[in-house]
Amino acid sequence: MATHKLLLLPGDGIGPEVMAEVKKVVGWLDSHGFASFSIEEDLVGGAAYDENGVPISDDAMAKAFDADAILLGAVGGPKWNTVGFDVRPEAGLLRLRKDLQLFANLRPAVCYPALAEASSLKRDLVEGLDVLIVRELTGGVYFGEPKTITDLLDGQKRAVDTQVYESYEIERIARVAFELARTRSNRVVSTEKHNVMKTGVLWKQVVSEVHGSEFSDVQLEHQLADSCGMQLVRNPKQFDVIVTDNLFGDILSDVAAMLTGSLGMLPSASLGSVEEISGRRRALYEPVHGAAPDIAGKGLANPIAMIGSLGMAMRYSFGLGEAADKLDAAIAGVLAQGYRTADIYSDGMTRVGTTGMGDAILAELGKAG
Ligand SMILES: NC(=O)c1ccc[n+]([C@@H]2O[C@H](COP(=O)([O-])OP(=O)(O)OC[C@H]3O[C@@H](n4cnc5c(N)ncnc54)[C@H](O)[C@@H]3O)[C@@H](O)[C@H]2O)c1
Ligand SMILES: CC(C)[C@H](C(=O)O)[C@@H](O)C(=O)O
Ligand SMILES: [Mg+2]
Repeated sequence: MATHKLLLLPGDGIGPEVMAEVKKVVGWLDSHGFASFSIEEDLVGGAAYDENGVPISDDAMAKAFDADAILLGAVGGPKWNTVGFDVRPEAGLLRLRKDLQLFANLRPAVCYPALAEASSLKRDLVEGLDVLIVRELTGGVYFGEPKTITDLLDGQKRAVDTQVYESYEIERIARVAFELARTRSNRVVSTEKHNVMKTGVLWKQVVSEVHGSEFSDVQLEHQLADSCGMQLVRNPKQFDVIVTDNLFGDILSDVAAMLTGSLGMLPSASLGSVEEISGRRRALYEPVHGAAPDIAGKGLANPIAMIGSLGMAMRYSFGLGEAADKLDAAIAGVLAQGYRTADIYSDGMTRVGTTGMGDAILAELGKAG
């Protein structure tokens, strides 16, 4: 059996708490013969800054380049509000995404039947929801230059962020979205702001060209991003795959998370291209949520987004689709039995903390054999 090199970067806040639960699942898969893992661990975010003065060290980056997959908890928190912009915790995560060229960020929002009541929308709007947001992750306003704050002569300040997209960046993310749509309901909504942004004009044009030349069997619709946000909360089940840029994808995926009950439910996969020589695809898996400083250290965090991210690693990096199905079924099983962390709790359910939820998922996996 192949041994998969896994790098764990727990990070800050609830990151280490949810990572502890995923470690149990990794251990279970290993000891039950589903997979063999060699595991390394390192610091990222504020934890790395405190130790090394940078939010990710070159040594940790070298481990990231060497790994078959990276699992990241979360970064950030008020403790680092005043550190320099270039060394803030989030910059560690951005360096990983950029240097590893993880341009395709898949954020599936699935509403488990047992959780339809936990959504902020009515049950009939979210029951059976299965949307995939495909977010461009290495371009756009996150990385465009110039990115500055300057002092003006009159004592005012000017801040500049720059949104830049080149056509190849749009082409490759569009292909990922169309290819994934073919494995689902074959529908893509591409979203941007072509009514005000030049990058939106190019985005719409390139997505249409890729569609016309390679994917005309897939249904394509263009929606303006503000309208898409509105449609996501008006009638979310109209969507199958949404493809969008870095910033709109960040915002729309937090919105989609609440449709499923909680930000604590949404996993994600950040993927690069398949490399020609090794045949390997660089990949980082992380929950969509952040370090949640308001609940950190209290044992309250929902570990399902983190455990679901391991499920995505099993599917996209390790070819362990069957084991990933088992893990998804175990998560659905514990939710159906009424186990709930505080963020998805409702009357009459069994309230558990982070470790309680992790243990319940392990017990359910054990039953499945
Ligand atoms: N990928 C990442 O590492 C990532 C993602 C988002 C935000 N952040 C960082 O995290 C810090 C806090 O950001 P924020 O508060 O805006 O967003 P957040 O996602 O950390 O938290 C938003 C809300 O959701 C709740 N929440 C989040 N995850 C949860 C979970 N697993 N279980 C239960 N409740 C959960 C939190 O308690 C909070 O009320 C910031 O520094 C931000 O930059 C990091
Ligand atoms: C922490 C931050 C840099 C990150 C982003 O904005 O991409 C986060 O919000 C996310 O959704 O992964
Ligand atoms: Mg975000």
